[in-house]
Formats: sequence, structure tokens, C-alpha cells
Amino acid sequence: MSKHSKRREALMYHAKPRPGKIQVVPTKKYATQRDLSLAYSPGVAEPCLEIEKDVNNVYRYTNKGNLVAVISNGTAVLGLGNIGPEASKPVMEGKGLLFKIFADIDVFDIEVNTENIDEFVETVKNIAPTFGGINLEDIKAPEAFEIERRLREELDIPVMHDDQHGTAIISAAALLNALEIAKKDIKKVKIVISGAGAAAVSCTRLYKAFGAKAENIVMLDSSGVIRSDRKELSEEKSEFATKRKIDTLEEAMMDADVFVGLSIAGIVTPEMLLSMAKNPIVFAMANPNPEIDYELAVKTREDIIMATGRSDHPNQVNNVLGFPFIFRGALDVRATKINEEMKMAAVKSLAALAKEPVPEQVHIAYGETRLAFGKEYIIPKPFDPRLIATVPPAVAKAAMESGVATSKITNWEAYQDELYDRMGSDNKIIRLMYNRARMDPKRIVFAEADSLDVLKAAQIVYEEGIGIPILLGRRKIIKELMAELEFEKKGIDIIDPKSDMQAKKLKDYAKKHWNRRKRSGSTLYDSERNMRERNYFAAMMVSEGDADAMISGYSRAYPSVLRPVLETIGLFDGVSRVATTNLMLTKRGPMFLSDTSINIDPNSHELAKIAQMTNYTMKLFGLEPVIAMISYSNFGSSRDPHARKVQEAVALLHKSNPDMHVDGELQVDFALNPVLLKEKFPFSKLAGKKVNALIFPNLDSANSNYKLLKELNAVESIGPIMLGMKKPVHILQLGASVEEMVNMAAVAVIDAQQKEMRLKEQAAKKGN
Ligand SMILES: NC(=O)C1=CN([C@@H]2O[C@H](COP(=O)(O)OP(=O)(O)OC[C@H]3O[C@@H](n4cnc5c(N)ncnc54)[C@H](OP(=O)(O)O)[C@@H]3O)[C@@H](O)[C@H]2O)C=CC1
Ligand SMILES: CC(=O)C(=O)O
Ligand SMILES: [Mg+2]
Repeated sequence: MSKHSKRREALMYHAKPRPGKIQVVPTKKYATQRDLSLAYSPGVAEPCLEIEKDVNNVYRYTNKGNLVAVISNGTAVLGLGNIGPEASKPVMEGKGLLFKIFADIDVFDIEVNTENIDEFVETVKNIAPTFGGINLEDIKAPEAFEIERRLREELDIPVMHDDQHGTAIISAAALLNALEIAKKDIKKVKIVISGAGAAAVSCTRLYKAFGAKAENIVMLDSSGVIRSDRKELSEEKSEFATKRKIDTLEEAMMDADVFVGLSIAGIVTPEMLLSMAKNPIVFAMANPNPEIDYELAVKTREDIIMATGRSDHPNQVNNVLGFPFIFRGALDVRATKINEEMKMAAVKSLAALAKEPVPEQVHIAYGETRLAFGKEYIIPKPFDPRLIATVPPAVAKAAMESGVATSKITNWEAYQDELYDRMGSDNKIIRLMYNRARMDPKRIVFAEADSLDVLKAAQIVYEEGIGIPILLGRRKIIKELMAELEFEKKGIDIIDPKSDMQAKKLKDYAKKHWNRRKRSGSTLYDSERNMRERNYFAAMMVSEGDADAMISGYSRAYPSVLRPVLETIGLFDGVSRVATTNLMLTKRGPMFLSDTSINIDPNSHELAKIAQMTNYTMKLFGLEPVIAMISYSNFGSSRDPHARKVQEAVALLHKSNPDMHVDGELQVDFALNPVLLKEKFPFSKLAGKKVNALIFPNLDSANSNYKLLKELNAVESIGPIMLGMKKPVHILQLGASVEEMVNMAAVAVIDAQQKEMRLKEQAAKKGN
């Protein structure tokens, strides 16, 4: 993507559909007069009076305990400098978004229009009763030091200047691990710190706490090396002044083991890197652009251990790994401070986590195959789902042991479960899907590419690297729409089955199609006529290997697409019927519903098969399937044939797939309530488990339920995902949205990857 379109995309992202990145959402019912009389006057007076009696009740009756203020005056916004309070707001909203998605902490971002220390401190103190914690952000040094010190002293809630301590914690964890890999001793290494501001000073203090020696450190600010003979040094800069007679970064870098950049972009040259000691460690952390570009640095020195603050390279050393989890731990024990013990605990838990085997989910999320502790993986990735269950408990424990916690956690296992439960998983699933698709993008034929929305979806698929679209439809219209969308055609094929250009292909496909169908009453003429229809042609492309997957159905009724596809491509070996599943992205996590589109009244064998195929597909998403076979009856409570059918399907599954987590027949409420299920049916294979798939007894119930969820709860749905086809073909619901089509394309690519892998495995087995 060009710089221009990246800029445009970033601006559009912030502007549409509603400006900004966060909003306030009520957490209580508000539908009726009765609700409102509780939410507001007169009911609201009751908690007010309880809090008046005992101020600690504010944690019981309000959101204070989960609300953090992200506060800035815009004087040191990323590495962009003093750009003012309004211009800092996108960053503060961004921090709010990160707090929410990584640690389920709510944030009000507050931009304060003053550079005066007293005014700033007074403002924060005056609004502090609202919040459970204060995250100071992007306030320049030296003011940031005094502001934080005073607020820490004067408030009884945790206050942390993120650029100081968040950065210090993350970079210390990364440094300890990088030193271990480079086999260097923190007590001996020569360290250059570029920058002497809020982040640099705090980071260097923490490195010293871990053993770095003052005499081995050289710090630089915008005037050069901070020497002890320099005049008018601030208190903080004096703390790191060197006695060495050097003035420039070039001189400082000679034979240095470690470079830490917390200053501005582009000040480190390849020559400087070349002058460093063996196995140099370089953390170029200025944002958005580092002190030296990642690619240039690794090209310059093979033995380098390189990190930046950015997410688009290995080793992102950025405080995003810290602040959500540190505040989570602090809030959960109602800590009055974030002290040294809590910071040390966070460093150690982060450093240790990087040495653990990396879960498959993280590989998928980052499009990696084998992340392992080493030069390119010195610190966990921000989307690592283990962070939430690792760092907050370490921080909370340290707060309790160091005496700053005002409430206690006793059951750590239950606390970990609670932390995992806090994390919604809808975005995660989509991210996992896109990344898995990107690992090996496949050619997808979009059979209705002359519709604007389909083409928009194809464009996103192409630009996101999810797949390589093949655009099928009327060439002239496709070209006009592409121009309108600024969809640049680079290596993308446009196929118009009715054009002269495709005449030879059409004849060839028709012949092959007829050869397969000639004993089913079809004539060559029928096949030729069929091939002029887009769904036949597209399906033949997939069947003949001219495309890897197909997406259609946007503008036609489901059966009219299903027929050509079944006729042309056929079923997977051992499958007698196709079925579909819908992935619903619900608040309680991903939920698969089957069969939502095809089998009207499946018998017990067919139901069992649908469950098996759903089980298989769920694994493609990196999920552990836990499947409930749904009925109006629970475990034999009805002898009616409808319930009996489901009971028989369960019996078949228990016999054929004893390892599958599947049981029933069950009513939906029991299936979705693990506590109730365990209490009433402790013998069930699902007791205590979180069900993530429901197999319905017939199409009436499955189809109605998925549509009901989608329409009434505005739950996002991916699907219907086809189960049981020989090749990846996915049929959209009539009028599907662009987003739904992109998601289906990602599913189609993953499906193609898996089918290819299966074929390779089968071929290898035959070869042996
Ligand atoms: N990756 C991460 O997680 C984080 C990265 N950062 C990045 O660190 C940088 C500094 O942030 P922060 O400490 O909050 O800001 P401050 O404004 O507090 O500090 C900036 C420092 O950079 C120094 N500086 C400016 N130009 C140069 C130069 N040419 N050579 C050496 N030093 C220079 C300034 O010198 P002087 O004192 O003379 O003005 C000052 O000491 C930003 O780029 C920010 O994005 C910050 C926090 C987290
Ligand atoms: C990451 C961050 O907080 C900064 O660059 O300021
Ligand atoms: Mg910052």
C-alpha cells in the first residue's frame, strides 16, 4: 500500500462510521420506567447515601474500580513533540481502546489545556474521585517527573506515567532476555541511551535496579552527550551524566553493547551500528518512526538483536504490553500505588513468558509458523492470550505482598478464569482467520464480481493479502467499477465467461462437464449452455484447478447456486450430504450453529455426520470443539421420535468418536449454562465445559435461531460455511454485506489450505 493510501486509510478509520475510537455504553437495563427509576431519580439516591456513609462503597455501586483516566497535556505525543491537547486525543483514545481490548478496563481520555505543573496536578486531583487509576501519558520531561511524583504522593489510587514506567517495564524485560541470548552480563555491558526525557530516564533507572552500572552508561539529549561538566543539567539528567570526554552519538556508540533509543527518528546510522561491539542489542523505540529503520539495521549487522516500538516488525518493545495488564492487577486488589515491587514482578513475568512455548493461536494471529525464544522473539506479542492471565496476577500478588493492596485475592485459579472470561473473543477469531489466510493466500473466484459490493469485498481481500481474487462477470462493468473504487489491477484476472476470450475455455469446460454428466441424461449442448452461467463456470474453474476456491450467492437464491456447485464439484470422500455451519461471534465467545441452510429434516445418521463435520471445521479456527446436540428434551426426558432421533445421533457419535466432546440431547439453556448443566446432569460429557457449538435437530430450528440471534442481538455471523464439499466453495446469503463476504473469503482460503494439506498427506501416504 502506498504512503498516500495508508494516510487516507488511517484518516478514514478515525472518521467513519462515527468519529473517534471509543464510546460509552450503559451496563444496566434502561428499557422501562421502572428501570429508569432505579438508574436515576429516585433509586439512584440509595447508593449515593451508602457512599456518603462509607466512601469505599463507591467501588461497590459505581464503575470507579474499573475506570482509568488516560490524561495528557499533549506536550510529548509519541515522538511527534508538543502538538497540544486536542492533537493528542487520537493517541489517548487509542490507549483507551488498548486498555479495553487487552484488559477489559474502561477509560475516559482527558486532555488538559495547561503546561503549568501546579494547574495540571490540581486538575487531576480534582477529578480523581471518579477513577480507580490514573494513567499519565505523553507529558514531556522534566515536568512529567514532578507531576507524577506529586500525584503519587497526594492520591490514594494507582498513578503511573506510562511513558516512564510502562516503557521501563517492557524494555527491561526485553533487555534481560536479549542479554541472555547475546550471552552478556548486565553488570558489564556498555549502554547508550538516546534521549533523556520521561521514558529514557525511567528506563535507565530500572536497568540500574537490575544491575546495569552507572559508569557503563552514556545518555544523550538533543544537545549531545550528557557530561558531568555540562552546565544547567536537570536533576534527572545529572543522575546519568558521564565523566567520559565524549560529545557525540558516534563516539558513544563505539564498542557499545546496547543502544536504547527513546528520542527521535532516524538519528542512528549504519556506520554507528557497525562500530558497536559483537552481538549488539539495539532497541530503537521512538514512535512512530524509530531511531533507525528495522530493515536497514538487520541488513547492516547480521549479529544484531533488534527491536522497535512498532507492530510491523519482530520484537515490538512498546508499553502496550504493560499498561493494560499492570493496571488490571492493580485495580483488582485496589492497590493504592504502583510500586517498585509491582513493576519488578511485571518485568519478570513478561520476560519468563517469552521463554514458554508459543501457543498456536499466537502463531495464527501473527501469521508466523514457529516463534520461539531467540533473536527475533525476545518478548511476548501483544495479542498473546496468556498475557492477561500472567501479568495481572503477578502484579496483584506483588501489591499484596508489599502492603499496597486494600483488597485481597485468595483463589488465584478462579482469578485467572475471571481474567480469561473478561476477554471477548469476536475480534480475536476474525484476526486469527485473516492471519491464517495470509500465511498462504489462495486464488478465489468471485462469481458475481460485476456487483459493486462483491467487488469491494474482493478489493479488501486483495489489499489485506487474504487471497488473490479472480473477478468473474461482465468485463466492462467490472472495469468501470474498479476505476470507481480505485482498485488497481495488478496481477488480477477478470474472466467474462460469455466473452470471445473465454470461448475455448468454455468449450473445454463443457466437454469435461458433459463427460461427468453424460450418463445422467445430460447432453453436450446442455453442458455448453450451463457453462455460460457464471456459477457453473466458476465451479468448473475450481474443479479444474484454475481457481482454489469460489464465493457466490450474493445475488441469487441459495439453491440456484448450490445446484451447479454440487453437480460440478461434488462431495468429499465419505460424505453423502453437504451441510452448513454459521459462526456467531457472541459475547460469550465464538459459537457454531449447524446445519443452518441445507438439510431440512436430517435423520440420526445425518445429524451425527453434521456434528462430525462441524467438529472438523471448528478445529480450522484453532478452537477446541465442545458440542451440544440440541432438542426440546434433556437426556431422554421425552420419548417422542423427534427427541429419539437426537438421542440416537448422540449414541452413534459416542461410539464412532469417543474422543469428541459431544453430548445431548439437551435444551439450549442447559447447553449454554455450564453451572446448571453440571448441577443437573453431572454425568454429561459436557458438564462444567463451555459449549461452543450447537447442532440443531432440523433446518427450521437452526436457520431460525441463527437469524434470530443475528437480527435481534446484532451478533456478527460468519457463514453459512459449507461442510462436506470436495473443493472450497462457499455460498453467501442473498444480499450479504461486504464484511460478511470478506470473512467468507478468509474461510474459503483457510478451507483451501486445509484441503491442499489433506491431499498432500494422502499422496505422501500412498507414496510410502
Ligand atoms: N516504544 C515505546 O513503548 C515508547 C516509546 N517512546 C518514544 O520515546 C520518545 C521520547 O518520549 P518521551 O520520553 O515521552 O518524551 P520527552 O519529551 O520526555 O523526551 C524526549 C527526549 O528526546 C530527546 N531528544 C530530542 N532530540 C534528540 C536527539 N537528536 N538526540 C538525542 N535525544 C534527543 C530530548 O532531548 P532534550 O531533553 O534536550 O529536549 C528529550 O530528552 C518518543 O519518540 C516516544 O514515542 C516513549 C514511550 C514509550
Ligand atoms: C508508545 C508510547 O506511549 C509512546 O510512544 O509515547
Ligand atoms: Mg506515550
